[in-house]
Amino acid sequence: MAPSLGHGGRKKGKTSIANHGSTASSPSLRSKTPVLVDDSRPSSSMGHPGGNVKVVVRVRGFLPREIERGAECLIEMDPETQSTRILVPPGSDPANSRAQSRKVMEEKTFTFDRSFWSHDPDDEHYAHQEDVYNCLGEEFLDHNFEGYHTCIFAYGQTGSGKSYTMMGTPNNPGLIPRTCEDLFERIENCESPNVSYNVRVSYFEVYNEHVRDLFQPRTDPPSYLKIRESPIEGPYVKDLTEIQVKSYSEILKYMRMGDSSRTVASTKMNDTSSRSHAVFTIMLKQIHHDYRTDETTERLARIRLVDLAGSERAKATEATGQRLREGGNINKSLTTLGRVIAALADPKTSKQGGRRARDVVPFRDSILTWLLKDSLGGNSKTAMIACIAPSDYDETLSTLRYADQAKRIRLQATVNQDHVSSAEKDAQIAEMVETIRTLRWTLNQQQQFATLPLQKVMQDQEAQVEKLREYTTKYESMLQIMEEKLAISESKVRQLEIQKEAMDMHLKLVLDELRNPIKIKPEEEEEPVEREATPDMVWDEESSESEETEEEDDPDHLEIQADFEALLNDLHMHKQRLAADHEAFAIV
Ligand SMILES: Nc1ncnc2c1ncn2[C@@H]1O[C@H](COP(=O)(O)OP(=O)(O)OP(=O)(O)O)[C@@H](O)[C@H]1O
Repeated sequence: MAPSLGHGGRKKGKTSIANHGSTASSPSLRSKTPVLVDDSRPSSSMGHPGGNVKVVVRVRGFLPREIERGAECLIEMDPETQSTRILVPPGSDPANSRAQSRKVMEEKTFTFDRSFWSHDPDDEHYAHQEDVYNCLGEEFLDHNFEGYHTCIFAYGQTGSGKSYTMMGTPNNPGLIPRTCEDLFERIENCESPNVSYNVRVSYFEVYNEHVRDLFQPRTDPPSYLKIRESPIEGPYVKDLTEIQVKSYSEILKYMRMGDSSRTVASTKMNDTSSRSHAVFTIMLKQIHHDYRTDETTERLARIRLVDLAGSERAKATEATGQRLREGGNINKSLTTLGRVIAALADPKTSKQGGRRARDVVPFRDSILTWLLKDSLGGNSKTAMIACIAPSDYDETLSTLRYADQAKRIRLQATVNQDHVSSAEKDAQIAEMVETIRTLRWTLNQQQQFATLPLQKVMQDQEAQVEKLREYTTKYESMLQIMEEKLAISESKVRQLEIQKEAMDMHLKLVLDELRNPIKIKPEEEEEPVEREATPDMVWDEESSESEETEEEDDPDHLEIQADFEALLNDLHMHKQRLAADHEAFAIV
């Protein structure tokens, strides 16, 4: 018999969903120094030694409509074993009538990396937003600073708490804003003078199998983006807006802006139901510059935070018309996601390895799975948050099975790190300047053909728009590289300033030492002997008066002085370069 579980189960829907302060029931996993993760060890996916995807489950509290219908909580979680059990619904619950009509209905227990009990705020094990972040978000941000790509996606039926977990509310921020805050806190607290950071952010949604940029205003007709594939990056969204952000408040502003642009509608199951899959991406670049070799090491991490649309039963949502069509598309992409997860979790697929194995995974069958290809089956550390409602047997069981399967997926994450010399960066810029010059020339040429037949003009216009896009993209890429060069210059100045300070300190100590030499007391006080002044002693006395002349002749001092002057010259030169860069790139 299964052990009795710690909390939950068969509780009538009488709890209010008031929010309490954090009980910190889940201790912070964050290490103070970056941890190197042992990749050979599966990430505690108990019972599935092959997988390393982290899978957690979170159950929410009752919503007013569930309290009204007197729903019972069918979920139990054990804080010791992190297992989640689903119970058979009572005969009286109309919402579970479909489940009851089935022949076999039984209790099931699943074990995950973590089971978050967010059902009853009065319970000592209640998992607040902060606890979810501490258990998952922090660890994943550690991986990002180590140079790994990561992806955290929330999955679950409509109204199960995905958006609440990922985005949260202004008073109870979720995983995305907490990740952003922690990210900038870590950057601001970085004391190393030779590291610079570049943070860029993008946000898109997949709605009815189309990709829409959430940083661009809505248009009528809507403007959708195309998907392309590059041999290095894999599938990506072409012309997606990427914005450089320098602070938490700035990223928060863009996050809110994108969020308000998301396709949301009211359904019977959720007043503000997300009708699209939303992908919030942060690109974190760490640039480490070695002043002595003038070599730059770049670490790039992609932080993907995905709030999927909820799976839904048309009957339960009572959807018709557009909502029904949306629901159909949502379910189609989630079914494909399920097939992708099943194929990846299949030991036969993973054992075959190599190209043939990847070919059988149906990534291309939906836009969502195609875009998440790398996060689901490639170079990424990935976590799934399975969100469940407390009283829907069928949907919850299906979510738990989905999550259970995801535990078996094995990903191969690698550190994304590159060494670039200063000369290579200059060569990149020179190449881009050339491309931009050619593009500008082509654009000028096209403008001169206004007298051609209409069809040709139309074709030319399309080509021109395409070229203009390419031109803008290239220009933006060049500015990005230049900004990185500027950051490296700033890092050089910082490093030189620190060296100068150390030199100053050293010089001061040398001077103090010369002015006040430490007198060593003889062991036994000898009788003072009256001696005649020897030429040496006369020289000694004189030397204290002409200390400065002597110091200047000391070879050590001369060396320090020379080093110091060279450093000052370098510092002056870099400051001048920096000022010139500021002017050239119009940076204020
Ligand atoms: N842990 C929680 N604590 C308090 N309220 C919650 C919690 N989880 C969800 N809720 C509430 O439940 C409702 C539904 O949650 P949410 O909108 O996040 O669901 P969803 O899974 O994103 O739904 P959809 O797929 O339809 O977009 C919201 O009113 C939300 O505030």
